[in-house]
Amino acid sequence: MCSASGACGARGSARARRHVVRGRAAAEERKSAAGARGGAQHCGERQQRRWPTRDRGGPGLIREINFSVIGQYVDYLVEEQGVKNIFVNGTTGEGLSLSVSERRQVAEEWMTKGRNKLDQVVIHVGALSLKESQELARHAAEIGADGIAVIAPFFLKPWNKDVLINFLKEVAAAAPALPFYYYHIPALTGVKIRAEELLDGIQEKIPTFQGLKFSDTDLLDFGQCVDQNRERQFAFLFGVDEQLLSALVMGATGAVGSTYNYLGKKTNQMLEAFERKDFSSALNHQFCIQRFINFVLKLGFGVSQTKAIMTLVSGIPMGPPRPPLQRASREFIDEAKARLESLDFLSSTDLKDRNLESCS
Ligand SMILES: CC(=O)N[C@@H]([C@@H](O)[C@H](O)[C@H](O)CO)[C@@H](O)CC(=O)C(=O)O
Repeated sequence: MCSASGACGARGSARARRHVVRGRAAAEERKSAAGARGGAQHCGERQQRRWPTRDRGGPGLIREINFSVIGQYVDYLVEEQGVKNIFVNGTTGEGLSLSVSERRQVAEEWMTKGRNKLDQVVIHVGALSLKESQELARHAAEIGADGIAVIAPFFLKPWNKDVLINFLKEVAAAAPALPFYYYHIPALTGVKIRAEELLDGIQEKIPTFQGLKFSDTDLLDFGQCVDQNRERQFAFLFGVDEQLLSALVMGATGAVGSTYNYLGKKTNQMLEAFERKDFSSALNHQFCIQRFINFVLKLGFGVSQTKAIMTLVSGIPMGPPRPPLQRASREFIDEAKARLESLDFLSSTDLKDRNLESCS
């Protein structure tokens, strides 16, 4: 994730210094089985809010992408959260739950709506099928993306580093002018090849290799990635939001994460404090963010819950996730809302006066 200014980079080249902040790829709307065809319908948790709907036909469980909110969301991220770099079609954006055609459309919409507003748009093009991944990589180049990222294929898995690199190399070659990022997220892919091992000699195999999006809690692996590549101008984008400060100390050059969609401003404050070496203030910001994440993790926190919180904080209807995920429960939303208010992450004048835990 990235601060708007790009001033929060700790090291590396100008390119590496730019922080990529993730934004959700697209909000989806639910095509409700009960919804009136062609008519307006409420399909969100908050009935008082008007949700944009569109009747596209098809079975009741299919949730179609609501492209119409992407432009609004770009403005929200830039103006309200100070987030100007976007990671499209990743985990939070449910990229792997979308068809290739949908992924192309989502990427195009972010590129179009982000023009002259966003600094960088990196598109995740990982897929189980190498051909699909290459198609998405070529498409990303055609539409002028700033980079592509790829996860390890996770069904028929690469069993060692060389096999994984060969796969990544084929995808990267389909977009030879685009910076390439490896998206390391072993808990979800099940591919446990250490990032440190993967990075060893990677530029000889993938000349466009630009950096690593590291979504894992193994700070030994992360630290060694940085330490062993000090001479290279790689970007090290950290993806565990609750541990970002530790990763900054180790040399992270940026961050990509789900919470930056609604805590981007707060995180930028932490990055700025870190940059000016005000470590006590940076730690306070990190602890504050941790209080919220720790709370929601205990309730059960994932992509569905992230979407509900994004809706709550931004006021922009993100809709429910696509099956097999299910919408966040009413109880979760109520508890998360109360916690956001108590931490002053969500303004509520009623609560502010008696707020003992405020992080502001
Ligand atoms: C597994 C997962 O979803 N991890 C998130 C984190 O931001 C995570 O939600 C956060 O650290 C809370 O644990 C990101 O790494 C995912 C991400 O960047 C993406 O949406 O591509």
